[in-house]
Amino acid sequence: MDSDSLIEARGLTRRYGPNLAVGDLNLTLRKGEVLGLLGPNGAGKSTSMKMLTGNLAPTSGDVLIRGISLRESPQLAKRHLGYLPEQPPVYPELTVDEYLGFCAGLHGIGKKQRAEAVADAKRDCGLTHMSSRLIGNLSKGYQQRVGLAQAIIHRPDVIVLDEPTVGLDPIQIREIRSLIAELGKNHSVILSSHILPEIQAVCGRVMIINAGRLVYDAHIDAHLGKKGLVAQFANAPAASELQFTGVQKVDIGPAGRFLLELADGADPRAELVNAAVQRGWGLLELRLETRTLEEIFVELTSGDATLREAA
Ligand SMILES: Nc1ncnc2c1ncn2[C@@H]1O[C@H](COP(=O)(O)OP(=O)(O)OP(=O)(O)O)[C@@H](O)[C@H]1O
Repeated sequence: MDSDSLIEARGLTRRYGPNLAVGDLNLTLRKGEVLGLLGPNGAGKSTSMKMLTGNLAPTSGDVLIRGISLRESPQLAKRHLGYLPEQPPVYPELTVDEYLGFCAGLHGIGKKQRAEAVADAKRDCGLTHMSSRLIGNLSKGYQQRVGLAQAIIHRPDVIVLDEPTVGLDPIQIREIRSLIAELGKNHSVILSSHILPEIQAVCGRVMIINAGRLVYDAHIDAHLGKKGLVAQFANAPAASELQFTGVQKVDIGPAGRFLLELADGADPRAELVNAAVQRGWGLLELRLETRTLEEIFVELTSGDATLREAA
């Protein structure tokens, strides 16, 4: 386990009777990461989150939180975690202050420090002006803020958020997303969602789960799903002349187009344009062909739903 890793899940598996909900999930969350767990309904996101936070025992496998085993020392390990389940665990009959004070007590924050912890969590979640309101009278968006505030009240290293925007209206969704992005500056975050733009808006890394299995893990950056360069020329060169830096393979595609497969992070466009001008190839078209996260998601998650049963 490297020193930057906050959560490390090893071989996490959960069965419900004969059905596999999550199979052999391995995951590492490092300091400063905002990781999105993406998957269609029933993929196993909630089951994974519950196991990662010690709220559901895995059938096999273990989770280390800052190197502490959830199985062996659950209380110690959970000190470093804040968790917002799919249904926010708020008490509608309490005020925001009463509820957060109660949560602070549950996390072992001493009476003297409680007022400060509550004030900090309210400030960070934009709740200060709602302090004495009954939670049951707040909008869903504000109730979700209260849910977020209880997840960070003990200043954990990691916050785990299960579908935090479900059931909110578009304005509330925007507010909660920007709040999560803000919280991500001081905490590492694991967030589950079945909404692609949400993951793209908030996360730096995405893992796609389908039928209980991890099928994709990538950083969300300019190179996400990059396939390569597509180029077309009036006076086509030989394929061997297109071996620029980072080009791994040159294929001749439909309509005389060349497809250049690229190494991770490579972008030889400037080199290619220079060569085309100098050697008179007559460049007609040049583009980076990328697959969007949506295309990757659809490709990886549509199809055989019976995998789970077969596993
Ligand atoms: N308590 C349970 N008993 C039996 N099966 C369960 C239980 N909880 C979940 N499952 C099954 O395990 C699988 C994964 O469920 P899970 O709730 O983890 O998925 P999810 O990705 O969070 O879905 P959603 O987005 O719909 O919440 C599903 O097939 C679900 O029906």
